[in-house]
Amino acid sequence: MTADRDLLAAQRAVIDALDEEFVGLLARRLAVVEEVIGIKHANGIPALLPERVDEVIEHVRAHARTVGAPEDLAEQLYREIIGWTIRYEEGKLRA
Ligand SMILES: C=C(O[C@@H]1C=C(C(=O)O)C=C[C@H]1O)C(=O)O
Repeated sequence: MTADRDLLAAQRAVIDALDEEFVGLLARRLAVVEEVIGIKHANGIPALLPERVDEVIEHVRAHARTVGAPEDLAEQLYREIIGWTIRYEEGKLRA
């Protein structure tokens, strides 16, 4: 039981470290989105570009297949991330 408890704590530490990487990548992604917003603002391009949304979803689904991650989970997460990003962009483009 003590060994299992130690193993559980060790695996949770791995999960925590992976989550930190994941959130760090979100921050890096958002920094790129800030650049995209600048380009859109300068050229009158709207926040929501449905064809690009489809392309991103297809790309993450294909990558999930390649690395053995659940495709549906990848799509769900990215629909959430993209939805948040579009609202964020709309707020910035309106300001
Ligand atoms: C970031 C962009 O804007 C929106 C957000 C997207 C995203 O988070 O990947 C994709 C499509 C856009 O509607 C973009 O046009 O590239």
